[in-house]
Amino acid sequence: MSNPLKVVDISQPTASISGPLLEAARQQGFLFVDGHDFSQEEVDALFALSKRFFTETPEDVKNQYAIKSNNIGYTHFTNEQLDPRKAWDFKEAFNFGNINFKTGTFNQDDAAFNGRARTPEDHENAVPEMFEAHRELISQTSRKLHATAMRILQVMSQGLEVEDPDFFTKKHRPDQASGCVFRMLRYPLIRSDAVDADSYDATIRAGAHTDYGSLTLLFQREGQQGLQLQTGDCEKDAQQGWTEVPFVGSQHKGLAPPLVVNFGDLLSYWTNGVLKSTLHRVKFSPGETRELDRYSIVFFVHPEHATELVPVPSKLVAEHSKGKPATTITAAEHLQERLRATYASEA
Ligand SMILES: O=C(O)CCC(=O)C(=O)O
Ligand SMILES: [Fe+2]
Repeated sequence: MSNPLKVVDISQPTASISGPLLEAARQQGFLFVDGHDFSQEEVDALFALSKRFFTETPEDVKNQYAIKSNNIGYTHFTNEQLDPRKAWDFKEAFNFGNINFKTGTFNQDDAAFNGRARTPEDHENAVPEMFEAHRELISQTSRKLHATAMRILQVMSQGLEVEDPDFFTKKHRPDQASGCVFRMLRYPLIRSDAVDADSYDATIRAGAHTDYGSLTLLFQREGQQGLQLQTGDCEKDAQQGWTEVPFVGSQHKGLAPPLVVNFGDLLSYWTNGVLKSTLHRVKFSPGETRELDRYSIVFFVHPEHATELVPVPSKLVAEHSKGKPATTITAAEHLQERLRATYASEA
């Protein structure tokens, strides 16, 4: 399959990649990022852990860690509905959150993470045994993903000619409370009979949605494609409106495949729409080119909770903003609004 997305190698000098990165972010809102520092071995270990957790943990044990209003924990097959007009998504996931990217501590107690006194609404955010045994791998991966995201944001600042090149990274400090989530996902190939077969399109694994945060970094595996981004008019042509994200390998020997990177609502909002938050979904059908469950490993990047979403100080953004009203919500308010619409019920 040919690749419709740009590949940007972040190990190259910033000046040579800021243009292509900005162009991808404005036009498609999606790109591949190569030249990260994840080895194939490391990413294989993560996928192996994810597979073991999802396939070897009994359902009742998984449900002891059911996702909470803070977006941390296990989501079972019918708990999440990314496209509210469509059926429930057919997938399962585990979200790690409340992460300090300086120390690598994750799933911190809500009160501790936010540096305040405990309230009855706070959660302890326990970690399942299988993940407890691999704390170091999860910590290390989260920290590296955060650092990679910061590199991308720095290149993006340069592309946007933001007056302060550290504008974005200053609002994503590694040890400050934010909505960043590290997520393991599994989309099984065969649908469960427990779901009413007439009420959904059986090939849609995650309904069409945009991501909420600043940007999203994703690892996928060869032969398990299915992610699609909207590139055309789906109202006119439901099939042709979608473009597949193919599997591509790294140009660097021994490195994991490029990360699929997309920009979220928050960065789009922050730049008054200069950067695109593109609608995407997961769709695959048995018997096509894919014969396997899809596993993905995703990192959702969010700015610090208190960040006010006022337009980024860039000439490009200012030109784009003319006549548009200024907005004053914070990153935390924006996130809460989106989470409320996504989950069926709070655990
Ligand atoms: O697993 C994938 O490929 C997509 C995941 C995704 O879009 C999401 O969880 O927001
Ligand atoms: Fe997404």
